[in-house]
Amino acid sequence: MKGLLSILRKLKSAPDQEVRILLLGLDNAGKTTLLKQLASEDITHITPTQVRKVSQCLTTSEDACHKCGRNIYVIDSADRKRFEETGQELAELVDEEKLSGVPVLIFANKQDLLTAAPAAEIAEGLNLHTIRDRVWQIPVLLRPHGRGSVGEKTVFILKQLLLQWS
Ligand SMILES: Nc1nc2c(ncn2[C@@H]2O[C@H](COP(=O)(O)OP(=O)(O)OP(=O)(O)O)[C@@H](O)[C@H]2O)c(=O)[nH]1
Ligand SMILES: [Mg+2]
Repeated sequence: MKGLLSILRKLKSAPDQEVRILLLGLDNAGKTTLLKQLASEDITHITPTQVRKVSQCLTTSEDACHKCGRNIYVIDSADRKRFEETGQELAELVDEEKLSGVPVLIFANKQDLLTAAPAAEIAEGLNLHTIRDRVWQIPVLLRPHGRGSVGEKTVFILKQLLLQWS
């Protein structure tokens, strides 16, 4: 965790400013794996988190997650059966008053799987065109960069965060 936070701090003009990222998404989307990858932690033994639709907050303080200024919405790019469901969850999320105006980065996870849908199909499957008042972006990792390439994924996400939120 220190790795990401120190990099993000360096990227901010105010070095002491807190950087908080909220990870959201359906169960099995890959939130815990992504969180651990961002924190440069071992991802060999990951078990399901015991709360459905869990949100996980990478934060330098114990403040509530809804104060996070950056949201990453994680989706399983290969689970087409749940595109509609996850799109509905996302739509509810952006309607959430507490998250009003907070940009959402949609992270198309599991792109290493051969069955992963491309960005255009994901956008359509999730009905992203209905989100009008919010910046959203779908970063898609190039195959075969996937679960194993922790460094690549971390750098990629950092670049996306910088592009969107600098
Ligand atoms: N192929 C592949 N598998 C992944 C990737 N990211 C996560 N997984 C796998 O997907 C499964 C779910 O990952 P988790 O990180 O537990 O997902 P989660 O969103 O935290 O799930 P819950 O805790 O149940 O909400 C695990 O078996 C991971 O190993 C990825 O990029 N590629
Ligand atoms: Mg989890």
